[in-house]
Amino acid sequence: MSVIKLGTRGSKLALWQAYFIKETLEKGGLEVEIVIINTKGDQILDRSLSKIGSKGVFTEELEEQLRSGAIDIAQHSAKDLQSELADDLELIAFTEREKVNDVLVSFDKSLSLESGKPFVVGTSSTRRVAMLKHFYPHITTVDMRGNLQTRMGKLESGVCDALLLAYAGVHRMGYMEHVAELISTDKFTPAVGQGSVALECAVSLDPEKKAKIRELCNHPETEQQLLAERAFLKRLQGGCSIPVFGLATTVNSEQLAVNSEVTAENSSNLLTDNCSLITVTGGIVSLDGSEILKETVTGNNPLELGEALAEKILSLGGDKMLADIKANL
Ligand SMILES: NCc1[nH]cc(CCC(=O)O)c1CC(=O)O
Repeated sequence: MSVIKLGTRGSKLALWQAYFIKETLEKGGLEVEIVIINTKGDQILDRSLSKIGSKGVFTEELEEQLRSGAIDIAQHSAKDLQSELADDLELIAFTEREKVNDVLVSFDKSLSLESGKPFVVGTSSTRRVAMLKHFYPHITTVDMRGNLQTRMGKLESGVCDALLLAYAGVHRMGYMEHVAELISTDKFTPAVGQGSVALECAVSLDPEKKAKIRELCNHPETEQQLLAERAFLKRLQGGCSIPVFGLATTVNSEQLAVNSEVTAENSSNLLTDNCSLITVTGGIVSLDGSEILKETVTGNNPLELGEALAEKILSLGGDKMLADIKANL
């Protein structure tokens, strides 16, 4: 098979992910060349993503190169991917998800959101700002864009007391020693896709290449979860600048038996071929944090589940919340 050209953004986090994919593919006997592509999201650092117009700011240039054939696949943080792809593009793999939590990062390890003590958190994610306002109103936020290194630099220079970041990025970048607190997903449901790396290609890519790449990189359980979360996001038409959150987890037959005290025999009746049920929790929070809608659905068809959850949220007032948010961004 010819050399796989893997497109990636050039940030350290993106490169970490690209080398991770390269190694995975090489272990399976493929040859890989990394191609670094600059995106609008990397260039425009003085405006928040919600103002640039979030659709595809980190993906557009990569997608052009997929179409032209200059690269075979592109790697993205699944979280940064818009919920709807053009018809000529597809996602062929989702890597096994890391811990999905957000973490509080600080040089002062005694800081804690739960402590009730006020301090300043740097973040520009509308989800994180709104969730902080809702669950931790004693916290002040300052807007902070840029890659993880830039943000760590700003933290160090005292622009804020702490950062709120995805565990996955902090772990990959080796900043674990500065994690002051792991935020519970019960309160802080993560962004859709958080913690997994997605591989995108043109539909027209050589089927043999596609199949081999998928076989080596895709983690089926993560894929089912992300299909559910992304179906949810798609129905809500949320880009990454809308404070929508969603997390799917897989319940295997043993857990099901333990958790709901049904017998293994009973539970197997509920389960499908791949022996798993998916639970999706998701919702939406108003920009000022005053209102939050959160629901959970369980079932075995990821796409139906994601859509059902979205319909539930919309019918409970989410439609109005979304309209308000879009008018105010
Ligand atoms: N929004 C930027 C972004 N995109 C992916 C990650 C981290 C890795 C991941 O969640 O998979 C981050 C940083 C962060 O939110 O802290």
